Amino acid sequence: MSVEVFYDDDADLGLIQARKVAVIGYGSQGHAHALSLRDSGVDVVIGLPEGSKSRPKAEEQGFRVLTPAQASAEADVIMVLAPDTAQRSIYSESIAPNLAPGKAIFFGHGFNIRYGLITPPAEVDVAMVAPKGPGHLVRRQYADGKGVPCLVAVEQDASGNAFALALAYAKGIGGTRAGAIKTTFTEETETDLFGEQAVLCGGASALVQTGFEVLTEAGYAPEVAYFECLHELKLIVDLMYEGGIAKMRYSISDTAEYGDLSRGSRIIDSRVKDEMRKILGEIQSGEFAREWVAEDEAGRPNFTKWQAEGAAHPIEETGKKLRGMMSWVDRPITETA
Ligand SMILES: NC(=O)C1=CN([C@@H]2O[C@H](COP(=O)(O)OP(=O)(O)OC[C@H]3O[C@@H](n4cnc5c(N)ncnc54)[C@H](OP(=O)(O)O)[C@@H]3O)[C@@H](O)[C@H]2O)C=CC1
Ligand SMILES: CC[C@](O)(C(C)=O)C(=O)O
Ligand SMILES: [Mg+2]
Ligand SMILES: [Mg+2]
Repeated sequence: MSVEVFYDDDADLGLIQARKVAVIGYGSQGHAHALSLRDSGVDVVIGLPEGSKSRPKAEEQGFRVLTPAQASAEADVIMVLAPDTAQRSIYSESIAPNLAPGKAIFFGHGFNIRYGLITPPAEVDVAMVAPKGPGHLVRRQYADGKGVPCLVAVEQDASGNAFALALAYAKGIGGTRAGAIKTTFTEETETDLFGEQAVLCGGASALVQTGFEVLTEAGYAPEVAYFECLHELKLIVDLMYEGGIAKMRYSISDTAEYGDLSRGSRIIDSRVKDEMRKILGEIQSGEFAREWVAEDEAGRPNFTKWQAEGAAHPIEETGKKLRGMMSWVDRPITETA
C-alpha cells in the first residue's frame, strides 16, 4: 500500500490525556471533537467569543467555555475548529500571543497553513487531524463505538513527538478505529477541496437537482422525482460504501446495470472531466483560496445569494413534505449540536 494507515493499537491515548486541549469553535467538528475527547478521558476547554451563538450549547453540554485567548493560554494543545475564513484573525488576535515552546496547534483542515494565511512560530508543533466526514457523523460514529477515518499530518515537529500526539488525538475522536492515514497539509487541503467541490457536494448536489428538474419539467410527479434522484441515492451510495461500485452493481438489476454502463459516461463525459481538472488547477494555484477569502471579506454576497437560490429549489419543498412522513429518518443532526 502506498500510504501508512494507523489503527487504535498504533496510538497512545495517554499522550493526549496528559495534555489540556482547547477546542476553538463548537460547530459541526468542534462539538464532535470536544465531546468525544472528553469521553476518551481528555481534559477539554472550549474557546468561543463572548456572544457566540454556540456558547449556550457548549455550556449545556457541560464544558467550561472561555474566550479563544483564555482557552489558548490554558491549553497545551489548541485545536482550531472555527470557520476557515475566521481562523487567520483568531490566530493573530487570540492564539499567537498565547503560544509557547512545548505547545501544539492543531487543525481539522489544512486551508490556512497550505495557503500561508497562518504561520506559527518554529517552537510549536503544527499538526492536523482531519476527519473524512461531517462532524455530526464523526460524533455519531464515535458514540456508536465506530469511527470516521482521519487524515493526520505534521507541518512542524518542534517537539519531535508531534505525529504521535496527533495520532493520540485521532484515537480520542474515534479516527483510529476506522484508520488514520498519514499525509501532508498540502495533500489534505487540495484533495479535500477538490472532493467537496467536484464530487461530494458541488457535483452531487448539481447532479441531484438537475435530475429532479429534468423529470419534473417533463411532467413527472415531484414526489416520484425526489425518491428517484435524492432519496434512493443514499441507498445506492450505502452499497458503494460497503463494497465499492462492484457491490452496488451486483445488487441492482441487470437493466439498471446496463443503463449505468452504457449511459453513465454520457453524463460524466470528457467535458466534465476537463472541468474537474480546471477546478483542481484553481485549488493548486491558490486561485480558489484567494477568491473565497475575498468573497468572505466582501461580506459573502455571492455565497448568500447562491445559498438562498439552493434553499428555494423546488426539490427542498418536496423533500420537506416527504421526510415529514418518514418516521425512520429519526436522527436529526441537531441531536448532538
Ligand atoms: N463541517 C465538517 O464536517 C468538516 C469541517 N472541517 C474543518 O473543520 C473546521 C471547522 O469547520 P465546521 O465545524 O464546519 O465549522 P462550523 O461553521 O460548523 O462551526 C464553527 C464554530 O466556530 C465558531 N466561531 C465562529 N467565529 C469564531 C471565532 N472568531 N472564534 C472562535 N470560534 C468562532 C462558531 O460559533 P458561532 O456559533 O458563534 O458562529 C462555531 O461554533 C474548518 O477548518 C473546516 O474546514 C473538516 C472536516 C469536515
Ligand atoms: C465534504 C465536505 C467537507 O470537506 C467534509 C464534511 O469533509 C467539509 O469541509 O465540510
Ligand atoms: Mg472533507
Ligand atoms: Mg472540507
